[in-house]
Amino acid sequence: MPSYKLTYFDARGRAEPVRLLCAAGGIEYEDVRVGGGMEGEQWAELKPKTPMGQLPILEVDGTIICQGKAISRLLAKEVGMAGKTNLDQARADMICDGVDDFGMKLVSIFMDKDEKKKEEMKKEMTEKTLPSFFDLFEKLASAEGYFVGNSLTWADINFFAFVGFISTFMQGDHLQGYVNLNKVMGNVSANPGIAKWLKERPVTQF
Ligand SMILES: N[C@@H](CCC(=O)N[C@@H](CS)C(=O)NCC(=O)O)C(=O)O
Repeated sequence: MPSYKLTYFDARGRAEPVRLLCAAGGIEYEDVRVGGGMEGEQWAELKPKTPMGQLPILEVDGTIICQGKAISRLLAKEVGMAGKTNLDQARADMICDGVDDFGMKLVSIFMDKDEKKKEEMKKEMTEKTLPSFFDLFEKLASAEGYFVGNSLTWADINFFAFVGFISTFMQGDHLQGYVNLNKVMGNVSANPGIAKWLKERPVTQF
């Protein structure tokens, strides 16, 4: 197996789907966490050395790649969790792109500095946008709790990580009544590598 070094801020964020995938696939890697956050000196020094001025990055035997989904897709292929056929792989991409589209809406609320506006946007999100997102994804998940085929793929893991972010940022259980989606969550958390990581991972706010 190549040597892997994953670099991100000291948060779950966009690196957590990658960390969960490594846990599920038994991939060993160095989990580097840049201290001081996005405004810190450590990041100011590292940023110009990254391919697109953003994290996460993954160093694979000395070659650096960025973009969270590209990183996950690569590792998922390495451990057979990308989908069994080209069509399955496209479906996994579709799910992850869909999660990302919705995620961008949450990120814009997350980054907003106006607390009053933020609360209004969160309310709208909880009442309208979140339910419509989950309604769509409930139909995309199987009754067995997989988005692709009949085994765990990076699409299930990405969704799981995203729901984790939602429950921290938006508070509460937004998945009540979504039978298939709860099965997806159960399948991911029951994976032995993931169950171990969830118990041991560093505690961070997001
Ligand atoms: N599309 C990229 C987005 C990466 C991104 O937005 N990274 C943020 C942290 S979540 C970042 O590095 N921000 C610091 C900066 O832009 O200086 C991905 O999915 O990896």
